[in-house]
Amino acid sequence: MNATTPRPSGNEALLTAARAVIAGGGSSNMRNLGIQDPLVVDRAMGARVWDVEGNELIDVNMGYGPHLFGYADAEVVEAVSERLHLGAMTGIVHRLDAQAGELIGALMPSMEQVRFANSGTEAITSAIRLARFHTKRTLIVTFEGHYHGWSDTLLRGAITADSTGQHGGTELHAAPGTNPEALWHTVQLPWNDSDALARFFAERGVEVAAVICEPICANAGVVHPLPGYLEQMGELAAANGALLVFDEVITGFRVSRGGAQELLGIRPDISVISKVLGGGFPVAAFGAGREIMGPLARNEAFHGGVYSGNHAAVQAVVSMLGKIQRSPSVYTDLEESCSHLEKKLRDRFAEAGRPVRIARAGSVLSVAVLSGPQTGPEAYDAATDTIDFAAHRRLQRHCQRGGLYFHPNPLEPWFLSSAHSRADMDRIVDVVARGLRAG
Ligand SMILES: CC1=C(O)/C(=C\N=C2/C=C(C(=O)O)C[C@@H](O)[C@@H]2O)C(COP(=O)(O)O)=CN1
Ligand SMILES: Cc1ncc(COP(=O)(O)O)c(C=O)c1O
Repeated sequence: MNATTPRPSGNEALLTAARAVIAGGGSSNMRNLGIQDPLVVDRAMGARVWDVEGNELIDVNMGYGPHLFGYADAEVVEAVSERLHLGAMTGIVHRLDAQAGELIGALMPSMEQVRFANSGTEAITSAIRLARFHTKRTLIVTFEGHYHGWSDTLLRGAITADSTGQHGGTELHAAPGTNPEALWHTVQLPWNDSDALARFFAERGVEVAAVICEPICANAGVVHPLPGYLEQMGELAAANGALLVFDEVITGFRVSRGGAQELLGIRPDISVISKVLGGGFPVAAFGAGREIMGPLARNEAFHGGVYSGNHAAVQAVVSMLGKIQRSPSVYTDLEESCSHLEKKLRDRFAEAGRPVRIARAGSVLSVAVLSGPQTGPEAYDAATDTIDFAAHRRLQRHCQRGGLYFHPNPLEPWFLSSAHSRADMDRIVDVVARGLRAG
């Protein structure tokens, strides 16, 4: 294709053109699932995306979670646009940096000091390295169903819905190409299993550098920690000289102003934040108390990144967190609108006689069509064992054609925003109900 070749136009043609030059079409495997109905976005605003054929869809995937106030929030966009005009990348400390760090510390007091990064994976990898530096140990405890990015350090196997929608992907011990030795230093425990956690720490606790989790698991559908579980995790970590790391890439500033650590009242040793932090601009951060961060301050431990903490990203942080500070009701409003949505969805599935797993943490909602009633305790494996991936994909396809977009993988949660009106919530329910009737 050259400059004179007529450009393709429709979803199908543009996706084909993208796939010709971008491996898989999109620059993330999670985006390249075999989605039966191609969707190529032209623009997004508020709670909506428009595809290249002019179709308008209410979006509840919302870019996987950064847009607490909806797409293209005017305040954030204007501030970052102005920063770009003022010079967004000097590699020199900027006057905004202190303001951004102070805002993070005000909302998440456990993060007395931070370092910015460009992605959650970068920040997680650096946080794990810092924990290993602090403890002089290497073993990392992770949990089934939790996702901490794609680095060799922590990319665990995943059970994925393959392109036919079948829950058939093998449990990969590690992604192909990962250095298998990297995983010798990680162990994966079942989530919400207090006995397994206690047994592991009794046997190998003194080897553990850090135990890392999503405090509210959101990458396997929403799976809350059972009462007392995180407290037990923190106590076992402390008793064994290990660090507790909360991966709040999703939950940070999402499930409450101070994230899951505020909502659950548990103070981790190290926290990682991203998504809402930047409101759609690529930025992440990891942080802890001054003692743990000290080796970075003294250049004894290493963390870098040409674009880490660039001025445009830090402006996005200052604008987003400033808006959050000025919008205390955003979380109570979202709780009210999303509990309304959850109830209506449960009613429609019940009326249709279709088993479903719906779980929610504030404005993060997971909906998974089941093949039968869910068995077992509130745990990741209990949830996935009964998910009907093919039926879920049929529902997703019908809804996408009906003007509602959610991810075809039922393990990916829905993210609502303050831009989703009550009318949008009712429309979401109507489209889902029609999809259920279609079978
Ligand atoms: C809890 C959590 C995450 O959810 C997370 C990234 N999440 C996602 C990544 C996606 C992608 O790579 O396309 C899309 C979703 O599967 C997921 O929300 C990451 C990695 O962040 P990043 O993708 O910015 O490197 C760390 N911790
Ligand atoms: C040659 C080279 N490769 C890789 C990197 C790392 O890039 P980043 O800092 O964006 O992670 C750098 C950064 O200076 C570099 O100069």
